[in-house]
Amino acid sequence: MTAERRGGGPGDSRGSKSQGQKQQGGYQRGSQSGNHGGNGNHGGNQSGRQERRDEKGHTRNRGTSGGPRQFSAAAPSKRKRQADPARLAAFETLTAVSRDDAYANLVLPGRIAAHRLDQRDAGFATELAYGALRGQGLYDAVLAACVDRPLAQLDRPVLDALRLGAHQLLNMRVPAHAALDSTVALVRDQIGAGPSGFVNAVLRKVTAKDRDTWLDQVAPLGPGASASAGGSARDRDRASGSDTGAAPDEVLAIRHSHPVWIIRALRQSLANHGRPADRLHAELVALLEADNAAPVVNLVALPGLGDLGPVLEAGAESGPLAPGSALYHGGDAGRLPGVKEGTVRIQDVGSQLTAHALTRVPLGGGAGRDGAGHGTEPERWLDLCAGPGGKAALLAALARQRGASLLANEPAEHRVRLVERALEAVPRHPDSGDSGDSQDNAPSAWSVRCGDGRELDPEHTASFDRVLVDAPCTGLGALRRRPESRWRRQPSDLGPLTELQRQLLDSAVDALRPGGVLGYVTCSPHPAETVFQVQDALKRHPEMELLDTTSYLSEVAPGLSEASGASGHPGFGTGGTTQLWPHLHSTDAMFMALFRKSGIRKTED
Ligand SMILES: C[S@@+](CC[C@H](N)C(=O)[O-])C[C@H]1O[C@@H](n2cnc3c(N)ncnc32)[C@H](O)[C@@H]1O
Repeated sequence: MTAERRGGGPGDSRGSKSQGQKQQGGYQRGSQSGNHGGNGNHGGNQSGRQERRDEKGHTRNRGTSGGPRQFSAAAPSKRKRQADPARLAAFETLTAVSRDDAYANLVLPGRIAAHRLDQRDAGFATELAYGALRGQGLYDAVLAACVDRPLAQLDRPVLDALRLGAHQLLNMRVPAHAALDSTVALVRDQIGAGPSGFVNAVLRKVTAKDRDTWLDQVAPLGPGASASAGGSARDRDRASGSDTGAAPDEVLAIRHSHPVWIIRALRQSLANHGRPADRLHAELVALLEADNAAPVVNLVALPGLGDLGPVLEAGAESGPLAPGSALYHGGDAGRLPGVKEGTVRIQDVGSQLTAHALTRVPLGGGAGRDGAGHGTEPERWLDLCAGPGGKAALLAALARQRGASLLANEPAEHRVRLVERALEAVPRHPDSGDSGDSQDNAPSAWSVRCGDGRELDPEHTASFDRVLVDAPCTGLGALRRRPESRWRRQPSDLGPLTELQRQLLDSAVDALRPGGVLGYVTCSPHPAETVFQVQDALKRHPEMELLDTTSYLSEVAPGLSEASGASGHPGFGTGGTTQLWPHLHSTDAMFMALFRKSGIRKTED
């Protein structure tokens, strides 16, 4: 499991996106599909037959006509003893996260494979593991009300199992008896009989109240909010909040299972991007809810190499935002045509758009360029922070089509290997187009460098036409797909990360030719990593001009403006930068700023 552990350090803020997007379930509350009650495959019986136990705890087949068992009818010692495989896969994922500091999106696929889960069970295990991790803030508050000692004093596997149980009981369409019986069986099987009795007692207390009643107990809204809104707890919640003074951030933090500091950062970012005060809270709640929902799998066909036709035939639908993209709701996207070959890739649409936008901006005049930015030699592109290679693969395919070359740089060796694997699908020789002419003299479409982006080689100075800085960041824009990351990230991470971002930006500016274009991207909307970073970069580099990023992204994705209108705020950028949002665009909260370098040399300090 070592390879699945997180590497630590600021560079590993995001990791692989693909695995986290793979399994989609329909098991969340309100969902219309999926039914993992205790008497189906998740009743501890892989054949799907229903089962019950006699007074000695032995299983007897009772055929298909038996009604649902009630958990209250049997003592724990008389219920099933084996963990069902889907719940076991989810439990093993949670214990790897809590015990080994692992990434859920890297662990879970291995557990799904090890337990040979079919597509349906894999979807169930994914929703269970990811949902329990995302919802930890709320579930811990509820569990704390049911346990007579601090949760920190519980054995970690017991707490993991309680969280799995709480998620099933409070947020999934699993019947209470099935959630309780199966979780207790899991604990008995994996931890022991004593803890199973404890888990049984605690989860019974959880079942005594429904979700809304628990919310009102552990995170009550102020009387003003209740009186003003009425309706469901969610309606009242939307109408409450710091705008009215009714719900402090601590209450939102429990209700929406986000740390308080992240809630504050997200609110500040929305405000910085021009959200009017009277809509700010409602939009913040919509964003927090989007962070807690399972994302749809986003796919991209590498330009000139991938074919979305068979993917669409296999059930995907055309992506509304990005060219050559698709959305897939059907489970394991790894089995779709082209995905194994790497010509169709699983990639968030926000990431796709940033790569496209960078390549659309006209270059300015400068060395090797005429006044209109037309080159006399092939363009050179640099992806300064390339691992694991998602954007590099798309950029390399675009470079190949345009006779350009891409250098993909990454300092972490294991991530360099991921970059190389991502680039394998892109032939190194440039696209010969319709002419079929040999391109033997043309540069290789891509190459890879393993090294620190702050320490580029002297020959790289002022040598690139386009540089992407997809910077290491807190990843607060990808909370949907990195379910444990919100609990791991700390405000203290910001200092080292913003310093690294600053240095990488400086290095990128040095690497740019006069007239060259820089794309600064983060998968975080945190102001310190985004707009403040841009403002500081402009002060340090008078030779850099901030472009209208929104207009270039709109060129690539005309649907963005319409989607942004839902916020009641025209556009989706501020002061030349662009911020995408999960609740508006169904993308990660990607930030992008595009700059062009003038011919003026940077003044030395
Ligand atoms: C946000 S990820 C990049 C994601 C990538 N562009 C993609 O689309 O797959 C940031 C990357 O920056 C790398 N990194 C960390 N420190 C770096 C440094 N000093 N120089 C260059 N890259 C660095 C990390 O290892 C990580 O792979």
